[in-house]
Amino acid sequence: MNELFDRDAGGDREQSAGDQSKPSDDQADTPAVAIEGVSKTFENGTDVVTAVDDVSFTVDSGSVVGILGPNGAGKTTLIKSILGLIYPDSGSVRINGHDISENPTAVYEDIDAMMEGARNDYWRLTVDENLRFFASVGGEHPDAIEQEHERLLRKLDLLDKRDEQVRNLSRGMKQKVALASALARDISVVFLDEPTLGLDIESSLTLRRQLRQLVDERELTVLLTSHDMDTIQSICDRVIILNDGAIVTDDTVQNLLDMFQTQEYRFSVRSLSEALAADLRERFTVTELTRYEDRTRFVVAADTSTFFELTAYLEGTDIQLLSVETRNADLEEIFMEIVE
Ligand SMILES: Nc1ncnc2c1ncn2[C@@H]1O[C@H](COP(=O)(O)OP(=O)(O)OP(=O)(O)O)[C@@H](O)[C@H]1O
Repeated sequence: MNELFDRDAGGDREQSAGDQSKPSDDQADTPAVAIEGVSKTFENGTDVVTAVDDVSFTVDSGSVVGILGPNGAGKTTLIKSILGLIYPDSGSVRINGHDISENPTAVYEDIDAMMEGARNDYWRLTVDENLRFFASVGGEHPDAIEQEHERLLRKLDLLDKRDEQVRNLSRGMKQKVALASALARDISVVFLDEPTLGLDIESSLTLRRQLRQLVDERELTVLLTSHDMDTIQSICDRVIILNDGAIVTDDTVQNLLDMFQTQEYRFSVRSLSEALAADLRERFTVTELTRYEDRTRFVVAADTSTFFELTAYLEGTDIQLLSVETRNADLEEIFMEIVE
């Protein structure tokens, strides 16, 4: 049940006469987002760049999907196509069953976006005024959803800032106001572009936690891009990885973590000379090695027998073993492995 916005209570969303694409009530399993064969090329002088190449996927209502990819992979072009900001050369985009090219009005009722780098809010307006403004632009009467705004601001710890001009707030707070503005009306799909960019660790953790709570409570469907894999890993249910305009991976975060599980061991030792470090690298798969004064930490990928071989090797030297921990691959490493 959507706690912040009770969609059933509004009842003022009527199907437009020309809307042939709207699902009937019994089609409750219509995906929130359905992308079918979307392609887009750009002409750069004499070059033709295929930014998005026959991309298809669906997103179930209430799930959070991270769209990842290296620079130039086609993320922005794909997202702009989903938001109706550019027309793809071919393929279709449907939001809650509405085709964006056939019925953009119905789509815009359901979707909003928080864009990175763009000024999402009016900095001279207060937090409250921004929420009211964005709700009105989306066709809602701000007085009618005053309580929802209050709840939203409370969830984001912004209630005591509601009468502050946005320009006077910290970066983390501005980011939250941008999020609140995107969620200031009763939408069901939201696109968030780099929602935690530029935040310090604590603000980023807080925003991630609050965002995930809001998503769950409002049953929002979220498409999200971020270069911060911790954000992706902690918020997303699923990731779609693009490379050269095409999907190279589409799976749940958990499956990816399980699938790429390599056993790695993090050793912390004392008295590892340069010569022994070189020898170690020669004999074993050392993936990281960092030194701090007399202490060295290194990570080795190894199966059980190699692990015992390594500990026997260390025992035969002057190296003092301080600790060994097992270490699991995180999403960042998995992402690098996939796109490389
Ligand atoms: N308006 C445009 N005109 C010409 N080429 C474009 C245009 N927009 C994007 N491209 C090209 O399409 C490809 C995909 O670009 P896009 O911006 O979608 O990638 P991205 O994954 O968002 O990259 P980044 O992470 O760097 O933002 C790139 O090769 C880019 O140069």
